[in-house]
Amino acid sequence: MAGFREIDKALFPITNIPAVVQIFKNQLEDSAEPDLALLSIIVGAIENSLTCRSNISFQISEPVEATSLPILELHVIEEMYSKFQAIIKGAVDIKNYSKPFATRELVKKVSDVIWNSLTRSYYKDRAHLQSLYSYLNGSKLDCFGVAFAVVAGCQVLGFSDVHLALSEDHAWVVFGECSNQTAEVTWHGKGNEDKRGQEIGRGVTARSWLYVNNKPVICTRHMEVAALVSAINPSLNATHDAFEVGLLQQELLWLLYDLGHLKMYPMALGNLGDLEEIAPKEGRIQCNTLFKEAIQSARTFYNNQHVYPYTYQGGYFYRHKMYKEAFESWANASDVIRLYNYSRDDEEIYKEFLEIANELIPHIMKVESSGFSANSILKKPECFANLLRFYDGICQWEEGSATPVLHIGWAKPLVNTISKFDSEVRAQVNIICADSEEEKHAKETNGNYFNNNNYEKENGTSTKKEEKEQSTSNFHPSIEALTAACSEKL
Ligand SMILES: FC(F)(F)Cc1cc2c(N3CCN(c4nnc(C(F)(F)F)s4)CC3)ncnc2s1
Repeated sequence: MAGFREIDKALFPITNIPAVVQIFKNQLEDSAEPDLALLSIIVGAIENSLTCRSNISFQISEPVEATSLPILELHVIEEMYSKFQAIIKGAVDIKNYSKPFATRELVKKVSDVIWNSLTRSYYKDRAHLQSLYSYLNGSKLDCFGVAFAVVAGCQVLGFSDVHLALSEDHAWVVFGECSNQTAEVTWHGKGNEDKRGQEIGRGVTARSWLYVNNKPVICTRHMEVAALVSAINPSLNATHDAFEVGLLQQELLWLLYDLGHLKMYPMALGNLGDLEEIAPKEGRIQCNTLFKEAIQSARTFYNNQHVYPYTYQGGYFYRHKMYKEAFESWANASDVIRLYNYSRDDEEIYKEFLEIANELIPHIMKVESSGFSANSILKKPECFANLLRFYDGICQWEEGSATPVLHIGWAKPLVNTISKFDSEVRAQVNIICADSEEEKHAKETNGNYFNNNNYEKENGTSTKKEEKEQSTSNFHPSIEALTAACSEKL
């Protein structure tokens, strides 16, 4: 069983970051399960006291050293911890539910207890609504927070088979003797009827990015701790972070990294990479290594069906003006999304690709076409090839989807970008049609590669494409038309 043990209580009152790290270390290394409610309450209390406006004067008037925190008294934490236990145990009579494994009814009941105790209406996307501190002190939780609270509630009731399942923009639970049962426990997005209690659809929604083609991160208890740490939000306001909260999150993520609990969690590795880019820690691996590890994790454990590892890495390259590398990361992100059908639940990733295509790439073009360096990406065929691959993936994403992706707003920046490359550069990109000799060779070498500036790609057919006869070339017709138009101008 989990629990708030004497060795943890002995660390109170908590006044600094090392004491919090020690409690997490005790909980994570102990043979019993780490106590999700306890750890969420502790970091939630720290985050709220350092980021919520109520005591803004505190931040300004008393400059604190790096690792000092507002004093956390034991009785405050104990009261919240007992309150959560009382709410859950008071509302769920487990005599009605056979053990040792949870049932759909039990999971739905715990979800209802959380759901019905939330404030009637509040701004769901606000920051700092992810922890049990927020639930117990403000009766407010965001979409992730509800799912996390349900898993923490099931832990209180002794159901160690109920675990958090995470996609890149949604959360649900798995449970049962073989952990193969799934259930919605929270809402998603705006204005969508919640599907709480239902199993995760195998139908058309299963092809949407939201459910990552049924390759979600299935958490262990330790990975659920990584999720609550990843969900720590250091933002004070739109422009500033409370740096002690960011420091605490970074320390806790390194602890989880060293214990091996981030190996199968690409987004947590990406979060740590972002924090390391801002404030690199002595003797730790570089942030771009973390972004690579996140990509490797997604390729190894999730059949390369996750987009964010590539956009974490692309964002890093972009901020460091490594534009050629950024194009490759974004093209790789596009190779992931092309296999999905775009659905109305996929707004978050749509916005991600829209920003890359219509803000970041045009900015790069502007900067690059002002200078005349021989080293300009406008002279590099592989940059042109990766841009085509990026746009082509988005076109293919749209193909076969009920909802359109592209609109005229996409076309102008797209044409503007492509026309920035001189014709002799474009001519060096050799688009190889499907089923050609080279294509078979590319298949044998099993991967994408640039071969003396040839752009060869596996025609990665997927379920989405099977029903369509193989097109003459690998590119979406509109990209093919565009490149044909360009080459006519030769
Ligand atoms: F549970 C939900 F519904 F909230 C889905 C999850 C989101 C998420 C996350 N995120 C979301 C992606 N995210 C990104 N930040 N930058 C990103 C990139 F665009 F640069 F890639 S992606 C911040 C952290 N980080 C750890 N775990 C999770 S589980």
